[in-house]
Amino acid sequence: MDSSRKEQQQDQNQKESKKKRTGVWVNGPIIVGAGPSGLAAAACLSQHGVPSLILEKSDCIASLWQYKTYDRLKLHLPKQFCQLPFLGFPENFPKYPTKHQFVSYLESYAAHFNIRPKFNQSVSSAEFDPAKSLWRVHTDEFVYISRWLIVATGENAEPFVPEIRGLGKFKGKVVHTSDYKSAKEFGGQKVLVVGCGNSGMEVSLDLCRNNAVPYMVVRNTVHVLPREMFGMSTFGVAMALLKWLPLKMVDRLLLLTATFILGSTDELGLRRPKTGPLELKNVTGKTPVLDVGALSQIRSGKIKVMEGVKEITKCGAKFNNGQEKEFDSIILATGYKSNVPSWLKGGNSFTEDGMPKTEFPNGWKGHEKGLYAVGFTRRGLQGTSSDAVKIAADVASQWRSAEDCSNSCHSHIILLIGDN
Ligand SMILES: Cc1cc2nc3c(=O)[nH]c(=O)nc-3n(C[C@H](O)[C@H](O)[C@H](O)COP(=O)(O)OP(=O)(O)OC[C@H]3O[C@@H](n4cnc5c(N)ncnc54)[C@H](O)[C@@H]3O)c2cc1C
Ligand SMILES: NC(=O)C1=CN([C@@H]2O[C@H](COP(=O)(O)OP(=O)(O)OC[C@H]3O[C@@H](n4cnc5c(N)ncnc54)[C@H](OP(=O)(O)O)[C@@H]3O)[C@@H](O)[C@H]2O)C=CC1
Ligand SMILES: O=C(O)C(=O)Cc1c[nH]c2ccccc12
Repeated sequence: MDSSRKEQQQDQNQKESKKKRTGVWVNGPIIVGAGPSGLAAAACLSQHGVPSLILEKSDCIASLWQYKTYDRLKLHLPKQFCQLPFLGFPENFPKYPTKHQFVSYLESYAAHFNIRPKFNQSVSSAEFDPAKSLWRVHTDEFVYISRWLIVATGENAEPFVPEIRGLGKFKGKVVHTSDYKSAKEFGGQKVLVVGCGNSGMEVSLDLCRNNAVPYMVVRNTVHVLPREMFGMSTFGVAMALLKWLPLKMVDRLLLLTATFILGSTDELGLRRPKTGPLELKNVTGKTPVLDVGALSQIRSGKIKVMEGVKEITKCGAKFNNGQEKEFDSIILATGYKSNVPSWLKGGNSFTEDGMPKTEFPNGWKGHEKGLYAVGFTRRGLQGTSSDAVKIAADVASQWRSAEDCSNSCHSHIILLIGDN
């Protein structure tokens, strides 16, 4: 290494080590993630008079919704099931708000509760110091320190990309649905859509409505339900029935009605799982497809249903039933995964898939002191709200009982210089 590079390197190292020593004491919980879950947790804490600090890796709130979703996305549950605690959607919003309306709701939510996340703070690691009963949370610039850590990075933090033989050989474009915006760039193309969850169905629908030809891979079974039954949302009907009837019976009623409205889906290549849709969601987290039009396009042949993929080739794919077909592009609608194992070090609260080890409804509280998880219930935004309320009450009771002088400080973040 020549001397000027050595100096540069030393400079860099000095900067790095200085960065590492810049500590920030947070008087109140540190929340990682400014999606709906992080915002809901901060709002609920503020209702108890507890300050908090949200660290967000992106440059805005709800980055999943702003950057990682397609243009025509709407909530597929009615707005009353997607609102966060203490502030509902505006009256004039439609029953199923668009993603832009949802983001604007979240922006007013943050403003209403005076929530100001610290942006561009990607948490690279966090660990508990049992000797001091403190959490140390590292970003590029700082070490944030607090008695409480609330994990709010979401179930959909990273795209899940399965290993599919030959995928690297494919000459055309390959994108995950988190990078799909619209059908514009796929006009006139034959597109292989891998996966038939809500993303696969809705992207296929978008493609076929915009002059592309989607071939959707269904390797397994899938529940498709109409979004509405006799003018009421299917989800709302299910929630109402669950107040009176056992889960299995509600599932049976939903399936009977779905077959009445949609007809049999089996003959379209969409075989139903043996377990009912709500039971399956509760047990495995697999969300039933709420149909917003894809099914009629499958019936008319505009969306083609394909068997599982055996192998991707240079120009197309070979399927398990021996069929082989050429494609221009591939869209992976293969779902998402949590990123918690990549940054939360040690401890015994999360599985290797980054989900709480404790089952719903108790997964909000971690095993380590001061650790919480919001939005890992596999129950959408309703799960988020229920976690946020419980976490805030739990932290608030500790906050109130603490005779820690820091609770009466004016500022809730204090810069610490020195060895932390
Ligand atoms: C396409 C789509 C549609 C959906 N529609 C619905 C619906 O209609 N109804 C419903 O109830 N649910 C729906 N869901 C479920 C969805 O999980 C929730 O709507 C919601 O976004 C979850 O909020 P969250 O805050 O837990 O996670 P996210 O919205 O993913 O927010 C997590 C935040 O954490 C940040 N982050 C991640 N890692 C780090 C790190 N290391 N350091 C700092 N910040 C980090 C991210 O940048 C992100 O801003 C949908 C999901 C998807 C993918
Ligand atoms: N409008 C809305 O509100 C929308 C909501 N969402 C929500 O976002 C979340 C994520 O949904 P989504 O992105 O669809 O992810 P999902 O996890 O729901 O679905 C992933 C799909 O990919 C399939 N898959 C995975 N690996 C392979 C493989 N190797 N070969 C073939 N198929 C494969 C799965 O099949 P298998 O079942 O066999 O594993 C499944 O069909 C859900 O909660 C969903 O409800 C999504 C879009 C729109
Ligand atoms: O859209 C999602 O990802 C959701 O998790 C919303 C949701 C929660 N519980 C359900 C049951 C049936 C269909 C959707 C949902």
